[in-house]
Amino acid sequence: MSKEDPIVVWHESSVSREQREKLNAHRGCVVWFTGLSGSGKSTVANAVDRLLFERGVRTYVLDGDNVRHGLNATPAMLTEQFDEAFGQRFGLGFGQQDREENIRRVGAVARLMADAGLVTLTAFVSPYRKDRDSVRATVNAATAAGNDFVEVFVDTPLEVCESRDPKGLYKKARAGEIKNFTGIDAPYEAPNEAEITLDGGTGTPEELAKQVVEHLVALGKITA
Ligand SMILES: Nc1ncnc2c1ncn2[C@@H]1O[C@H](COP(=O)(O)OS(=O)(=O)O)[C@@H](OP(=O)(O)O)[C@H]1O
Ligand SMILES: Nc1ncnc2c1ncn2[C@@H]1O[C@H](COP(=O)(O)OP(=O)(O)O)[C@@H](O)[C@H]1O
Repeated sequence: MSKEDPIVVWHESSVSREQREKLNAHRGCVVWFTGLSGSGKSTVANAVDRLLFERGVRTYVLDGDNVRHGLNATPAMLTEQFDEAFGQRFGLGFGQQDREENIRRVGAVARLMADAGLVTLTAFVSPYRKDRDSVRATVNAATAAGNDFVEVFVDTPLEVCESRDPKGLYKKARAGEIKNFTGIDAPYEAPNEAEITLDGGTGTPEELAKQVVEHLVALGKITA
């Protein structure tokens, strides 16, 4: 939670979260996928999105690659539209501080989307435990229930991710062409107490997505 600033005062909305949730007939929450690049976060999150959509649940996927095309664009992307200094100042790369800011911003957006009553699915590497825990605290602080953050660890061995390598990034990282690549020369801190852990190296994306939906029902986030 950020500190108070006397010149910026919170404005209550005229429609409450409870009213929106009643209209939707389900709660809003944040389902946070974390795992190595290539672990299957986007694929499984999108498969969950489809399953929930078919059940009439209001959902949206915030995907790392997509968010880094806009809100959290990389410096190189921003310099196409703005001058280089602008890109360097506002773009987010893959150093620890930039990843922290990436996750902080996405956490804030996900919290707003949960407040709007959506089951918000996010797919970010989010390699640092403290950054994920910080989002957990922010999201959970929004309601009295305090349990709207569901962490999903897509636990796929590095060798499997590297063999998939759909964007050829592991190859480039091994060749030293990309620095700070998670799992190669930057850390990935696995969750200690994720609500859901998926064995991403076995099972089809559809099977894994079904497991997530079953867990969400068991956790009371959606009805059976
Ligand atoms: N250095 C480095 N490390 C990890 N990943 C990298 C890196 N450089 C580029 N990419 C590509 O960017 C995607 C990860 O972006 P995220 O916003 O999810 O990363 S983070 O949460 O800020 O760590 C990631 O996408 P996914 O493969 O979908 O995870 C990669 O395609
Ligand atoms: N459970 C799975 N089994 C086999 N292949 C998978 C599985 N999940 C994802 N894939 C494939 O692995 C690659 C990386 O998946 P992706 O969802 O983009 O991972 P991430 O978002 O974690 O980087 C894609 O080519 C995808 O089709």
